[in-house]
Amino acid sequence: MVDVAVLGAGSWGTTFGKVLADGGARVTMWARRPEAAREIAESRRNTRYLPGITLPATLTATADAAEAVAGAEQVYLAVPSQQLRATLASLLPVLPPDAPLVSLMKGVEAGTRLRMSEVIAEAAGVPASRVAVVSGPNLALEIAQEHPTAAVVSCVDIEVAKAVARVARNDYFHSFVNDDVIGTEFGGVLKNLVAVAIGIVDGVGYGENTKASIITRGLAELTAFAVAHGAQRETMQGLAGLGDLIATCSSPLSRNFTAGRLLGLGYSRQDVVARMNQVAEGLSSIAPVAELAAARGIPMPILEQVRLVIDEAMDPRDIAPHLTTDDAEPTLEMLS
Ligand SMILES: NC(=O)C1=CN([C@@H]2O[C@H](COP(=O)(O)OP(=O)(O)OC[C@H]3O[C@@H](n4cnc5c(N)ncnc54)[C@H](O)[C@@H]3O)[C@@H](O)[C@H]2O)C=CC1
Ligand SMILES: O=C(CO)COP(=O)(O)O
Repeated sequence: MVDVAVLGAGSWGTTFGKVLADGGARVTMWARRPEAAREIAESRRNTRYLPGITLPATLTATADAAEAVAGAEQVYLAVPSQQLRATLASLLPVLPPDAPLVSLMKGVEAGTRLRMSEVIAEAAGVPASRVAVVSGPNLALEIAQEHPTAAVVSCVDIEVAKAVARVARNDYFHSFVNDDVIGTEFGGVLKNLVAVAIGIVDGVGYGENTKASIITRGLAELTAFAVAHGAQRETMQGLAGLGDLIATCSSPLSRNFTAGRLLGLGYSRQDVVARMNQVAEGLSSIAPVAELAAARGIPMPILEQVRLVIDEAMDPRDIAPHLTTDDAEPTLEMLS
């Protein structure tokens, strides 16, 4: 039996712990709050994040990080992206020396503009070949309810990706692999921004044509951005790109969609943040992604209009990034 640790006991960390345990691993979760650890360990529940879900007997939890990672052959990380660096700094003394570190997160660090795998490599002082990422259409509650789902595990060392994928699979969850870490991570980051836009559209009351137009242009926008940063185009057509875009833009379970919907209904950014009791990564990714795009001169009309709505510089009813063009003459539909 493989021993693994999952650091972060929110909705995705706990769900992924269940995925791993149902695949045959012995899982120890690290929860920041002792009462959360106690509930998981003693009642096999995490009612705040996963109501109605009973966790497997081979999953336990502790608020003691050293205890969580002791003997772990793989370590999974699932905290909000802006908290990752500080979390790692506090865990550094207890991290196992050789275990792969696996990011379950979908964000870019504000300030440094680094992807999560880059933050892990830098903060933990490990080579990129020891850092893997998981991404795909993975709404936590659906997976906790065992709806059949697929994901991608990515690492520059494909053997490490395969080792993780062998553990991160079970009867209802399948992990494919690739070595395109840049594309896999940016797919997860950028679809969040499109989902905020779709939420705004939904809140305003526009219909499926508007949503489909923005989702399709969103795929082109995220593909252009990711490819310009070194991603492979095909990755953006896969689970970590198109797949996650569809899931996140279609579901009220998505926190990014929900945050956008509240903006579309007229709530301010502050109200939205106050009303969300889970992380909506898109809100904190906007600034670093916009900076990365500006540095390479990549047009990002969806991101820009979401930003204008959040800054209250655009009425949500005016959001229509697919109508944005400087061209006087009709132009070819560019797909990336
Ligand atoms: N929930 C989902 O459906 C999915 C989430 N993700 C990604 O997983 C990451 C984590 O998201 P969720 O688990 O959904 O968020 P969440 O909001 O449900 O839980 C976050 C967890 O991190 C903990 N936390 C917050 N600040 C912390 C700190 N400073 N140190 C340690 N722990 C801290 C919270 O107590 C909570 O347990 C995000 O990057 C998200 O984009 C990825 C795929 C699916
Ligand atoms: O990443 C996700 C689905 O793949 C979860 O999306 P939200 O963070 O918007 O809930």
